[in-house]
Amino acid sequence: MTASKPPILLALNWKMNKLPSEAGPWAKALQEELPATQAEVAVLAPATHLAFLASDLYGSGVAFGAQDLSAHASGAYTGEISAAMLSDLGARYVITGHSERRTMHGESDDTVAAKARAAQGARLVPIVCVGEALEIREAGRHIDVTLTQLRGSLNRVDGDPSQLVIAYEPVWAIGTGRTATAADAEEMAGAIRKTLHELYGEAASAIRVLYGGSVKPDNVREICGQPNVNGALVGGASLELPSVLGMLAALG
Ligand SMILES: O=C(CO)COP(=O)(O)O
Repeated sequence: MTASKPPILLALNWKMNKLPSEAGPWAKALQEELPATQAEVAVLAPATHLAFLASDLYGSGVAFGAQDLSAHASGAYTGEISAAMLSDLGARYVITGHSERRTMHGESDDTVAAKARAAQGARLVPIVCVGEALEIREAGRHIDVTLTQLRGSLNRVDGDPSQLVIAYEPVWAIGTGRTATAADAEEMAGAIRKTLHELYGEAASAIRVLYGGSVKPDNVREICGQPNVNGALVGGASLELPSVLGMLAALG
């Protein structure tokens, strides 16, 4: 279905790990050891780390971004960080609707869509996360439920489709060591792609669909080699440089 496959994106979601002072040295070491790769690399760090990444990744070709943002543009929203603030730092990506935010912070599809719109409005690329819980998969409803979540999370997200990334992260595969098979990932990525074509027409071919959930050096190539999978959103294996380098070497 994809006319020309967009380049693979290896998106590293550090979650709430590392200290700000560790981010710069990590970024420098990554650049020193970065193998020749076709893949685009993006580090998605806590907000406190981003200024360090902005300075230490400058000009490197490695992108960086945030793990969440406010749906609001500015004003009396104590503790929030706006899309414009992230964009001003040089961030390129921002995750919206990670399952950890949906479950622990009660984020709805509407909230996720509002955040994705805010991101696109400030020229950030939202990485919109969707994915089913274990009981939904066991009931055989994973495709229906994930596509409903996808449509809700893209409500009025009307910016340039090439500036949009979707991440399919089955909740049961996150941090559990239990990876979806490449066939599972492709089944859902294909269903997501079909829905994206319904929503965005031909331009949907440019939207990258990532898989996330226990991705590591020994499975990244097979998963990212699936026709409708355009990269990975990686948690645990993104924290140690050797496993990041291992994933990049595997991707080639
Ligand atoms: O949630 C994830 C990335 O956003 C996946 O985490 P793990 O790679 O640790 O399973």
